[in-house]
Amino acid sequence: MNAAEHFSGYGLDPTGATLKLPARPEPLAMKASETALVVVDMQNAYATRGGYLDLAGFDVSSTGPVIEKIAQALATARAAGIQVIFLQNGWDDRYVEAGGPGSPNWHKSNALKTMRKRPELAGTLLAKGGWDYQLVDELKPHPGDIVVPKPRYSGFFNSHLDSTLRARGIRNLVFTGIATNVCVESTLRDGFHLEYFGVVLADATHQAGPEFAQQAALYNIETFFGWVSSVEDFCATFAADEATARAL
Ligand SMILES: NC(=O)N/C=C\C(=O)O
Repeated sequence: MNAAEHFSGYGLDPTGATLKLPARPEPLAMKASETALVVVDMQNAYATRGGYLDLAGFDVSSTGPVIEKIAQALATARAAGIQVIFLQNGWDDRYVEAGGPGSPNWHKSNALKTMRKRPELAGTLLAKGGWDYQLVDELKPHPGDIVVPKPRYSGFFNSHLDSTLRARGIRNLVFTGIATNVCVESTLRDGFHLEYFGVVLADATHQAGPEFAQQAALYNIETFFGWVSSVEDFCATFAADEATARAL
């Protein structure tokens, strides 16, 4: 059995057709009704100058094209009836959800470390209600989109993501967002272990760190955990489905 032969879904589907998304290492079969477009952490923290990653010393100067690519994928997904999911990373404004010194997150989170190093930033990074936590202005959710808050890198950890997807018969996760090598890869990996088919639209993602981190994440995904495609191929595949639906 190949990836073309997996389960039928329960939701609305423009044509009900099984489509083949061009991808590496091979095309991936999917139906719109069984697919979600997942936009990972497109918050000021990760995509905007003056946000957490920038303040922590990561280069965010080339996130603009990624925002544009995600907007293109979103337009196609919404027109094709694909469920859109926004993940939003962060914690309550008192950082209880971030964990204290007993949590590895307290030690590894560069947001928490940056605030400890620069006390004038305390309470500003990734705190619910603040600018840093907000989704970027260009990518606001539409009615029908679902926003899933998450307190750790993986969107499946301590969130309602899995039940939200399972309740809708979703089997395929198309990933966009920042950072490829942290929250995108963590969520795709956990999805793999939960039997979701994960595909990354590489040009709609950006790494935290040097370019080799992007390439390593894509290599890992393509080789071990899922598939790698592009916004152009995603849009061509599902726009064709939507055009067929309109003609029916
Ligand atoms: N959204 C992410 O990939 N986040 C990466 C690092 C962090 O949140 O500290």
